[in-house]
Amino acid sequence: MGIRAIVVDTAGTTTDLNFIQDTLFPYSAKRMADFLQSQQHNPLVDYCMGDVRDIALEPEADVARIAEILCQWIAEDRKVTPLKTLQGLIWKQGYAGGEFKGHIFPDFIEAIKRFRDQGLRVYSFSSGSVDAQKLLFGHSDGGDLTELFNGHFDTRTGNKLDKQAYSNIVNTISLTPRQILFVSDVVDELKAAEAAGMITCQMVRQPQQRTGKYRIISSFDELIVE
Ligand SMILES: CSCCC(=O)C(=O)COP(=O)(O)O
Ligand SMILES: [Mg+2]
Repeated sequence: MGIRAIVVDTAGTTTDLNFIQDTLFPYSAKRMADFLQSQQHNPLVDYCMGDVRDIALEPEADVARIAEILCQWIAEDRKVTPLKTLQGLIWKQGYAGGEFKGHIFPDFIEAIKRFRDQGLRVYSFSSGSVDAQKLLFGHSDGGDLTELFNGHFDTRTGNKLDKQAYSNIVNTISLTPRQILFVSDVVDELKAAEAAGMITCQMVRQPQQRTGKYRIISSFDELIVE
């Protein structure tokens, strides 16, 4: 049986890496300390701060120290769940205030409509939280795309470099791995997805991108699923 679902990475695949690195990450870093200070009694924020203390092995860290740790993690591009959850909450304010729109490559906007017209299911899998993904696609420069998705996966499904994350997606969407096509710009993510049995395809949007043995496309225009 052929492909029934497409799982897309976001940063570098549906979305320009520069938007993530030059707009979203700095926005969250700049507001992290004030956000934690003002929202520390919000149960979700409090829970995330507890997670940060655990991961950083700093049980006594106060709000200011936690903000410092999180900004360090942003600089290192750490894909840690509490950071990703908090970033999503901060970005929500930026989208709501019209400070930026989510960048989505036009070829993906065309393609997702085509895929859905074909009866294919489409999911995203990002290290950004599910809420952050919904914000990105919901406030995109091409309008609200959320209705076109069948679902989203984030670090709670697993680390994108681990085979288990992809096996968890397979189990969740109840297809066989060979019915699922995973598209990402990162070779090590493709390797993990392949180990779980998925069909893979690399998006190469940058000239100096590391490539592997995977089928390469430079735009979703090239991805025709029969
Ligand atoms: C969903 S927008 C924020 C993306 C993000 O936080 C990130 O770390 C990018 O990771 P990806 O797995 O989409 O490459
Ligand atoms: Mg990526």
